[in-house]
Amino acid sequence: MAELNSRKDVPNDIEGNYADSKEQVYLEETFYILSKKNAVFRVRLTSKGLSLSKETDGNSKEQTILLRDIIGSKCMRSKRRRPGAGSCVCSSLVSHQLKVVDENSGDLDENDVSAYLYVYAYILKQNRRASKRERTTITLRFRSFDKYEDNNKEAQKWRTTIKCLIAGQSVSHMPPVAEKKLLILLNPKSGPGKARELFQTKVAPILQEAEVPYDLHVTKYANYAREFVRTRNVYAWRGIVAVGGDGVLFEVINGMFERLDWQQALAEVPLAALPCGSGNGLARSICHLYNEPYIPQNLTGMSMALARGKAAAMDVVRIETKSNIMFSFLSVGWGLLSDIDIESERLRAIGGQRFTVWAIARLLSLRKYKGVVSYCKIKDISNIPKPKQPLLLSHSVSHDGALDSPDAEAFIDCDENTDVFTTVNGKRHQRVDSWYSVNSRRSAFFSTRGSEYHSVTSSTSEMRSPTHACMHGPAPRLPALVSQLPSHWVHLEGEFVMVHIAYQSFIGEDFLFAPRAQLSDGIIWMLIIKAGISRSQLFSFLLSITSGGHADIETEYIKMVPVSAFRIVPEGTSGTLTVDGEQVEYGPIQGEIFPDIVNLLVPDIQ
Ligand SMILES: Nc1ncnc2c1ncn2[C@@H]1O[C@H](COP(=O)(O)OP(=O)(O)OP(=O)(O)O)[C@@H](O)[C@H]1O
Repeated sequence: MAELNSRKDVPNDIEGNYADSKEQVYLEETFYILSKKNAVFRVRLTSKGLSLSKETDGNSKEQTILLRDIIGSKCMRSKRRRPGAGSCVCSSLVSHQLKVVDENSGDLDENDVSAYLYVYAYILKQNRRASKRERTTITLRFRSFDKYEDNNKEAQKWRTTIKCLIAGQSVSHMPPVAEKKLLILLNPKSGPGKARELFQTKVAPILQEAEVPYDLHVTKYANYAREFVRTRNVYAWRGIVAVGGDGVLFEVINGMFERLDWQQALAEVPLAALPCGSGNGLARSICHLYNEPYIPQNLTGMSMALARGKAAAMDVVRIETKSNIMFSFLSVGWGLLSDIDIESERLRAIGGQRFTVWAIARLLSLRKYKGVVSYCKIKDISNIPKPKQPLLLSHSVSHDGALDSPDAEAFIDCDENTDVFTTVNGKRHQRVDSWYSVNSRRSAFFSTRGSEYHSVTSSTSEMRSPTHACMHGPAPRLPALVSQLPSHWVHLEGEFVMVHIAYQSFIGEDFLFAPRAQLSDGIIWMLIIKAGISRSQLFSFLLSITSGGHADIETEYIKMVPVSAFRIVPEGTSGTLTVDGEQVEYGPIQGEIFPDIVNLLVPDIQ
């Protein structure tokens, strides 16, 4: 990180100038670094981001931190030094340590009238093999005026403009109006049971930097999240975030459909998934579609999506079984994959690996299921985009559990570091008191100001007396489960190894099931594998699901069909049927897709 000192020799312009036809310049100022007298740094805040241009002896080098990678900024003041510390010239030369505190802290250094603006960004670093996000802090030191108040006014102007740009609002001298909080529903039992810890260490700090307040509720039992969204005033929140696996999001979505005002609630309150479970198909699919690196247990990209608040529509499938109606966002399974999903529950402690281990076991003792599979085929899918290659996994070097704190960061002179403006990451620093408001710093959950953590014992009596749950949602167009299907439907009768149906590209972290699937395209992808397939053919087919290579395979036994509705009528009473990875009653099941029903918080690719 470099500290850039302001020099007031170019005009600021809050209304915005045009640097070129595409880029609007909102603020511009020249800074310098104490140790580098012959270099100036022209810093511009534009519609594209923060442009930092270093000019030395007629040469200039420019770097732009894209707006979509910036999540927030904060104004700080210099921290009072301990008596004796740093008071002699040598010590200040030896250590270029910046100590800053909140402006309302009692620990201010009255001798330094500078205002410091910290800009927080998570920059996408891409190379040929992988991509990852690295945390970067840019410090701008405003010290043109001899009073702190005036310098702070300048810094605040930049902060307000950054806030407006992030929020996608027109730039003004006023910060965007106070946002509602996010509602976080966290399943402590999801996956290997690390959701709480992951939220504290990976998500809360990003929400803190982005100044996004939240209410955190830890689920106490299965269906807690469902009852919660059904019975509460969901309009009080700016979005509802399911922290866990696909199961907890399934609860949230179905809780929304159990509301009489389901249509308004789903239109006005976007939902989000933070992947901490063992099945994180939707979060994986979102990252795939938005070119966001998906790194298990690194929640940076999806946390940024929460902070930025951009929403996109998603289809849902209305599922009917003999005694239930539910809304599904991911998949329906019958046979092999569902067996693996459910039976591998006993290996929950090993996380996502449980699927691979159990798949091998189940392939050795292959089962067959008898029944009738019917579908309504979509004839023309030529207008959907070509499939994308999944980004390779990578490991982020930064943000690995503890954030760099301003107090702990040292300046890096431009001579010593080619990436002159960025913080050197990979070092773990302890959080410091000054980073948090007095109220929140003792919280184990790093709540932002105004955020609340609700323990599992709170308000459970309210939850235990739910009103009668009744599924609403769009009216079905399919005939009842026992009635005859339209004549143009295709029917397959016989023995099957599996039928797996999905509407998202990934059905698990490593299963690129439907490479062409979009969040909102009105298409259900139906994979049918008939009995008779050899073990080796099946094995290589399942292996190819990891890369999506299976999707174009069509043989006597394997078929992948785009459909708008389906029905499965299994024979007999024993077998596994799953909806979004959760087991449902065994028997006839049918589903039809309803486009654009749910709004989801997704990465911002503006
Ligand atoms: N506090 C809780 N105690 C027990 N079960 C819970 C609790 N909260 C939620 N559940 C249930 O746990 C199930 C699995 O949750 P979730 O999807 O979050 O984790 P997961 O391990 O990834 O599961 P899956 O692999 O099935 O997606 C859900 O069906 C949900 O109803």
